[in-house]
Amino acid sequence: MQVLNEVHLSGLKKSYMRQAALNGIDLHMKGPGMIGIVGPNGSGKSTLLKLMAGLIRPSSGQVKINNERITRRSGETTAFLSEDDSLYRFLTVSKTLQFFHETVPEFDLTKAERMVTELKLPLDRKVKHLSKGNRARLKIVVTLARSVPVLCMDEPLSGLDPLVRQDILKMIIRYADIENQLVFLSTHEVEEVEPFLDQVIIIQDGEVALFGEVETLRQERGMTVTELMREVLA
Ligand SMILES: Nc1ncnc2c1ncn2[C@@H]1O[C@H](COP(=O)(O)OP(=O)(O)OP(=O)(O)O)[C@@H](O)[C@H]1O
Repeated sequence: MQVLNEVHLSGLKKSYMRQAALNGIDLHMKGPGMIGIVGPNGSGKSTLLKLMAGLIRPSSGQVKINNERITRRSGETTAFLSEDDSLYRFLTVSKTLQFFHETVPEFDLTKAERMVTELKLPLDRKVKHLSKGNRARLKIVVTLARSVPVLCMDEPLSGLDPLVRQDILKMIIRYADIENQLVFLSTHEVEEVEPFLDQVIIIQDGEVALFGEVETLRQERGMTVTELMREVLA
């Protein structure tokens, strides 16, 4: 896999109809590691992730990963985990892995099968009969099995109980290729995610209110990301 060096966002704007969702974002990010995208409801977190994954087009500006402009055909560069239920309910766990193997670029079936075995997910059970926690784990499995430089995870912890959330965070750390991949993760659970983050982007009203290395921000500002976020968004 190509080792990720940089993600460049320049003049990135996105409007839906006439409603602005992102108002011009300029960021230069270097991986590898985990970057948290946090901010209030409707601030533009999902929009930013979808733009980086090439799932939607910017109204203006651009996303470049390792100097290559991201387009809808950038499936070999980024994987996207949707907040919505993105699995086929009638497929079994095993058929789900097979389906992703056949349809998705850079899908490492051996890695996916290893994760499913270690997580004790029932191979022959249909997705619709899995518990909510196990469905969330399977979604993470099919994302983490992608050998691509950038993983974009939109609210992977949403709607899950605290024990499952902790489990999923540990899963991401354990199975993401953290030495090579850059993992973006949007969340409202800032306090829970903070210990796992290398960098953080705080978004407000479609603009970057703060971006930096978590450790540097803590040292320079003497505050946790959660406290900083409260201050920035106050
Ligand atoms: N497909 C769409 N059509 C029209 N408006 C949209 C669409 N997607 C998002 N928006 C609007 O764009 C703005 C940013 O939405 P976005 O989903 O990116 O925010 P978010 O920070 O991820 O929100 P949340 O935390 O609630 O998931 C919001 O005002 C939202 O209503």
